[in-house]
Amino acid sequence: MIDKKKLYSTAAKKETAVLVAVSTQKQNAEKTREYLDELAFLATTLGVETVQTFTQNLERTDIRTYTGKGKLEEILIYVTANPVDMIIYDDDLTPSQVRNLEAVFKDIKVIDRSLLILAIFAMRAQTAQAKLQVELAQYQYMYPRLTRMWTHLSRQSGAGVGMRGPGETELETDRRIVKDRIAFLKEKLEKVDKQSVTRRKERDRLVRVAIVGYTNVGKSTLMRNLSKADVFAENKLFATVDSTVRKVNMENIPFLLTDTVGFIRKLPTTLIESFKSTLDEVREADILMHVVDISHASFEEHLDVVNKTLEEIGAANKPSILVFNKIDLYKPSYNNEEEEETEAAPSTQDILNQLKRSYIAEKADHVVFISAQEKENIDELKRTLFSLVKEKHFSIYPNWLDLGYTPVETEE
Ligand SMILES: Nc1nc2c(ncn2[C@@H]2O[C@H](COP(=O)(O)OP(=O)(O)OP(=O)(O)O)[C@@H](O)[C@H]2O)c(=O)[nH]1
Ligand SMILES: [Mg+2]
Repeated sequence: MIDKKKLYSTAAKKETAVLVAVSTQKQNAEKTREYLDELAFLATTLGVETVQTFTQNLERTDIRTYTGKGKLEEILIYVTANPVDMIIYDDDLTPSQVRNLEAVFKDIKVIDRSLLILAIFAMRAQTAQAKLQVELAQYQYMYPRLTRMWTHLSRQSGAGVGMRGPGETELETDRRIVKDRIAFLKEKLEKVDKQSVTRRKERDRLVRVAIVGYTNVGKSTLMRNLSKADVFAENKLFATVDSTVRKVNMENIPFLLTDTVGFIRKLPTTLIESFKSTLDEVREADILMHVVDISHASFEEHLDVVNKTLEEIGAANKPSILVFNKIDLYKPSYNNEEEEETEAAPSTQDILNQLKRSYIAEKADHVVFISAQEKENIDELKRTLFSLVKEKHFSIYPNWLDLGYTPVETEE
């Protein structure tokens, strides 16, 4: 039997982890450090405490064991001497790497970034649709890696033995069960997806705005701000997994505002596939508000990751507003240290203006700096948003004022 809980319910008690990453020609040491910080944050989100990190410089990751032999020894010595529940690798492991590492680390769980993200999504999913999407993604991720699950399970005194059909090995039985489950989930999801397509169609006549961005940048906080909706926001990754839609009115023109799941680098592809219908909210939006956490050291990379993901799902090239959030925490860093000391050091405002110019030049339609939490500059954002909404709205309803709509009570 497949005991999904065994593999994924890491949230139940405080567990400890060591993190492992490799710097390569493509990924310098500084990037690796940032990725590890993010990986530790992902672990924290799941209630897992990071007790040690290991990094290694390699030309490329080792195809058998991810790190080289020496580093592997070093990790083994550490986890043998200290209480460690799991080893988390910053990149996805191949099925054979998993097999080899499990043979080395025995009872300690071997996990990779995707598995961690999948577990967080599983924990966060609220709606039936999101739950199905996550479960499907988990099984699809698991399928080629069944050896791992098998070794996990076979340690548990031969679980699954009774389930075997005549002549099947344990592995074949597991494969069959997982395959059946995938087919079942796909079918169920198709039905749910159909319902949400119908729902979306019904809403079609309103302009749709989607809030997109990297995880933890403040999308839900902004949503709450603009719509007065009670949306869950938390300083953890992937607080939002389900999309929330709210009807908002500005100057008697109603439109729909959607809060969406955050993006992250190295998002598991199985997740993108299964969240296809949730991401349809983004794909079918008329206008995007792309929120960026300007106080984050890697905000530029986050921006690129989001833009790439938008391209991947076919949602690039929509009218959009680039919203730099958390301006209250923003401390500009100076590339040139000398500059900082001279009197001519640019003011924060100068730097922001410069930033704005460069993004506008780079093809952003509109750039606004705000603090969603401190409610700074929200009016400017509202004005910018509303001008886009209005334009779109009147392209759908050229005679809006003549239609005799009774304005709905504004939430503004
Ligand atoms: N200082 C500061 N913190 C903010 C601001 N906006 C949001 N936050 C905080 O940032 C954290 C993440 O905010 P959320 O609104 O949950 O972010 P999100 O983008 O919806 O995150 P996910 O749903 O996890 O992708 C929370 O702790 C917020 O209180 C801001 O303008 N300034
Ligand atoms: Mg959120």
